[in-house]
Amino acid sequence: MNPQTHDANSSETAGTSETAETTPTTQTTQSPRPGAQDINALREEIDWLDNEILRLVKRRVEVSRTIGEARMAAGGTRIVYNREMDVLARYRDLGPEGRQLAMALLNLGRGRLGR
Ligand SMILES: C=C(O[C@@H]1C=C(C(=O)O)C=C[C@H]1O)C(=O)O
Repeated sequence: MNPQTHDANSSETAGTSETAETTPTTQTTQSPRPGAQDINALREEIDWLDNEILRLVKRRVEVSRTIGEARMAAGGTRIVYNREMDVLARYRDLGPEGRQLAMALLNLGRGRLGR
């Protein structure tokens, strides 16, 4: 059977050696083994990504502080909980570390007021 046309509901060849040989089940779990050149290129990508993340985090802090200052100047609250719940939900995919990341972003936006 051609795995590209495999019907997930079909069990006609399930468990046969043909299925074991043609279905790429191990490839998705095997870790790739990049060579030294690949590692250099991947490290360059990480450096670039960190730069971008830092740039975006700094912009986020700026925007968040601008909103907070405007709201407080108008007599509003420092924190808007339902908005913060939405931010936490966005990072839920990442598990406990996602929550820490979201909390760090929220705290950065509060600046000294949040400490
Ligand atoms: C930026 C705002 O102010 C605060 C900061 C938030 C944030 O950094 O995401 C979210 C809610 C508010 O507590 C806002 O109200 O949108």
